[in-house]
Amino acid sequence: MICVAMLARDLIRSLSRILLSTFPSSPSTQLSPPIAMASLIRGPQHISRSSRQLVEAARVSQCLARRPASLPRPLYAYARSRQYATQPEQNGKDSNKTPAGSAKGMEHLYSQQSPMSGPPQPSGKKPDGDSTLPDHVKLTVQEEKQLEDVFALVKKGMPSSMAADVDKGLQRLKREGMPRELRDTIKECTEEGMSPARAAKLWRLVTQMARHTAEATVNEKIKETESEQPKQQSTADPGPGNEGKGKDGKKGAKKDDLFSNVTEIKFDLSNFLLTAFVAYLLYRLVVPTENSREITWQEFRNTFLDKGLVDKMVVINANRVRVYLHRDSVASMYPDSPASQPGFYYYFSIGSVEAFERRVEDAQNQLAIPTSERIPISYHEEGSLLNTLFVFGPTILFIGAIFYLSRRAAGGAGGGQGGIFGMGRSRAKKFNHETDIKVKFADVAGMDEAKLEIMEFVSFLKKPDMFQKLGAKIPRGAILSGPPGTGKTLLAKATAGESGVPFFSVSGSEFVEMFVGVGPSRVRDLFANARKNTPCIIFIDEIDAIGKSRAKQSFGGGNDERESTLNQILTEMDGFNTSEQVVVLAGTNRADVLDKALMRPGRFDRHINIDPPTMEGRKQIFAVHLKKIVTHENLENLKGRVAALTPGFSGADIANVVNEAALVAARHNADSVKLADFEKAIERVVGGLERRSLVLSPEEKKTVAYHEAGHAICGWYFQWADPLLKVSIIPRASGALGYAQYLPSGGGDMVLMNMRQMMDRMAMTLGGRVSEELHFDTVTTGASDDFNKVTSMATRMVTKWGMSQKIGYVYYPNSSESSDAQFQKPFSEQTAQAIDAEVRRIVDEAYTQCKQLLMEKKKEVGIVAEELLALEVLGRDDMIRLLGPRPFEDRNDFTKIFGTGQGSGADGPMGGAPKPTTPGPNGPEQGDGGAGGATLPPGLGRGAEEPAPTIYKALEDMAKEWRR
Ligand SMILES: Nc1ncnc2c1ncn2[C@@H]1O[C@H](COP(=O)(O)OP(=O)(O)OP(=O)(O)O)[C@@H](O)[C@H]1O
Repeated sequence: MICVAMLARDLIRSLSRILLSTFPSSPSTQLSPPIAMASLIRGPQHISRSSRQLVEAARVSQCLARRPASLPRPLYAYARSRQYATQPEQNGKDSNKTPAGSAKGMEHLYSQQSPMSGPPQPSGKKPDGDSTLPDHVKLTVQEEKQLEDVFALVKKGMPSSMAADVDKGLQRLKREGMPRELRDTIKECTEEGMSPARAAKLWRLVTQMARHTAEATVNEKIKETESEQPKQQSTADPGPGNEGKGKDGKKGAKKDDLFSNVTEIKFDLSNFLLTAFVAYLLYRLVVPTENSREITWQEFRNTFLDKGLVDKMVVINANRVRVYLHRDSVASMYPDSPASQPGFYYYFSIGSVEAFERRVEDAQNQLAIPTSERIPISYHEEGSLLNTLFVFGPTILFIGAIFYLSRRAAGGAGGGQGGIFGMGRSRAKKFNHETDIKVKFADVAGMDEAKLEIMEFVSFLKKPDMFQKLGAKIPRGAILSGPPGTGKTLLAKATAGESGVPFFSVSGSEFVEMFVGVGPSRVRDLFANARKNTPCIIFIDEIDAIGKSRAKQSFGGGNDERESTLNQILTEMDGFNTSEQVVVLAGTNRADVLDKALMRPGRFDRHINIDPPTMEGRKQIFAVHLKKIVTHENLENLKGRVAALTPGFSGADIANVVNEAALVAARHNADSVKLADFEKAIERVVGGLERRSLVLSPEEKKTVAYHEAGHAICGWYFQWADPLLKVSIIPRASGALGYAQYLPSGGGDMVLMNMRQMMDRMAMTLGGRVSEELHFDTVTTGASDDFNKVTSMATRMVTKWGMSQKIGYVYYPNSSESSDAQFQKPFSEQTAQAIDAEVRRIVDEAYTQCKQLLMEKKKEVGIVAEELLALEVLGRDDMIRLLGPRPFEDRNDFTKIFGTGQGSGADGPMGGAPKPTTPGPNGPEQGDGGAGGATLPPGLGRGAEEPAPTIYKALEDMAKEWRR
């Protein structure tokens, strides 16, 4: 840390020195270095003024440009002059006095080639016609040629004005030559390669050269203008600081004009300083060496020691000696030597410290230096800055990290709820009703009762007095429960949107962390925030993540953290006073597992159940989402059809279908979304993507076709079964090799089913396998899912719905319904056997019923199967064409939506396959009605198992085996 501070101080000094060297002759800028720099950095007007001064100052003191840039002062150096007998006379002020020459025998050290010499001074005499500047060398022909090539390349693509400037620059370079030092450095770089030190030097020299050129240009222009107005400028003094101050105020103003007419030099000093500072820092980081030169012991002795120029010596790392000289003395004795520059030093290597000490001792004895004035020698262990950084870097980082984290922790603690590192802060997102929440009740369709319930919360937040004046306590919160995607979050948002209050949304799982105590702390923080923002709504989604019944949790070890989070919620909800307008809404898919304490009045006192939408609800939801897409269909008709085709779909499913339909239409580059696109989208959502890449063998295809035809015929001829809408043998990504779709009676909203409907549905489900038995000499594995469904239905008939006289009117919960049933069957062994027998009997009855029908309709099965093989998909109208109208009357709304199949046009959007190939018994002309479509069989009322297509999954495995 100290090193860094010293380095910074060192840099500031160096930069200040550069600044001072820039403004030496202007009295107004003769500030002490830190003040000069600080004042420059502070005000932009200073900077611009300084830029002007910079140019003017340079004008009057050209010599400055020749001054080598100051070298940064080393970290340690402070030269204290010690005079010796051999020291030359001090003549700092007398610049006319000739500097002392080099020591006898040491002249070679100060020759042009010597490392101790600065650049040779120009003789001042130039051959006639030579316009080369002093200290500059003329370019060789070869160099000129190379430069021309480079400039030609640079000019390509440049605007012509810039190219002209570049040409001018080149001409000037040719005329005036380039600084000798620059050329030497370029030569060094070419011969010895580029190093950071050389790059820095190059940069300095080039900048210097650019500055000189700019100054020269300004001078030329000024001279030109002055020569045009010789009278006015005869007494002009172009020195900086004099402008506007002369006796004749107008003169200064004139000069200003003149100056602004000439050239505007944009020199951003603050940027320049900043860049220089950063570049210097980087440079020092990368190249931790100092500005130094190596000499031999003999050179040291003859040139410095014998002349009494040595101030002190520092032995570094026991192998090298750094020599500190009396700079003033060196400057007067060897004015050209770089050793007179601050920051520069010589060094020489030593074999051993003892030998070195002996040598110095001998030398000083020979020079008869008194003991009291002997040259001090110190010893120093030194690593490079980079090494130091490597050594201390990790420690500094570690300390920094601790500091940062403790600051954060302190910040959190300041908030009261922070806990360590802000862990305990609530992660709830706060939505602003004005900007973020745009949802209104109008956007939530198809849950009128739920909306009504929750409206009360809105009126509480809007007009609390209305309730309070009657002494009514306002409900504290409501739990919105229902299957996923039914719009619970949407409803909560709409409540916030309608009431126009802030809305804090958080998920239950966000309270749970691996750290103990974080959950309750977050709950506290959330409620504290809410209290600060009253009136407001807190919405905790998936509250079952923390609100599970504690009795259930404790089983198997429990979860203390979760429990204490729940306790904290209970406490916080109790903690509101009745006038605090904070409403807590919570969403869950599993209201049944929630802790009873949560549900008691005073906490979540309302329980709002949101079911999957009914047919009417689906229509309304479609209406909401259809607004967002472009369709030219008759909306009323479209809504009715798609709503009928999507029984059991949640609001989220519907939103997805509408979006899918738009995507399907976009794929065809259509300009509006059509009914057919919706059908495809529904099919895709239900059955998954078509898997046309799965090529079935002809036998497999035939089996699938007869299997599906069996289902289709049952659906067509059983009175209480669901009327068929579509049958397909195109494999699906879900694994189904084919499927039949039915329009569920009651449009999917049916809540009750009678025995007849149950039996017909079971028989229809077995239709696939029975058809295989009747048409092939062996059966396949493809019907296992059908059996699963049939068995499940039959079991429920026996154990839950009292549809078996033998078992009677009892209800046996299964293991998912009761934890007791997980370990112990709720019936005796005898009853179990009786249940098995009854289930078997019912399934057998369904089988017999199915077989009877399919034997009767064997020919029809064949017709449908062959047509299916040809077309792959058959719609309702195809069935009517092949089999004639269904012998039973369809429900009214069904007919309304899907037509009677009589003459409504084969091209209708819900029409099945476009071109029949196999004429049915009724001939191709008959029944080309515009009906068809797709939906799945319904569940058995609400909460019953999801209806599923006839999954033919197992067939796939079999097909694979065949292929092998
Ligand atoms: N009744 C509805 N009206 C309009 N859109 C709805 C409706 N229900 C659901 N949606 C659509 O479904 C999306 C998802 O709904 P939401 O997030 O509210 O479901 P959720 O019941 O909270 O689901 P989860 O239980 O999985 O959290 C909504 O953004 C909206 O587009």
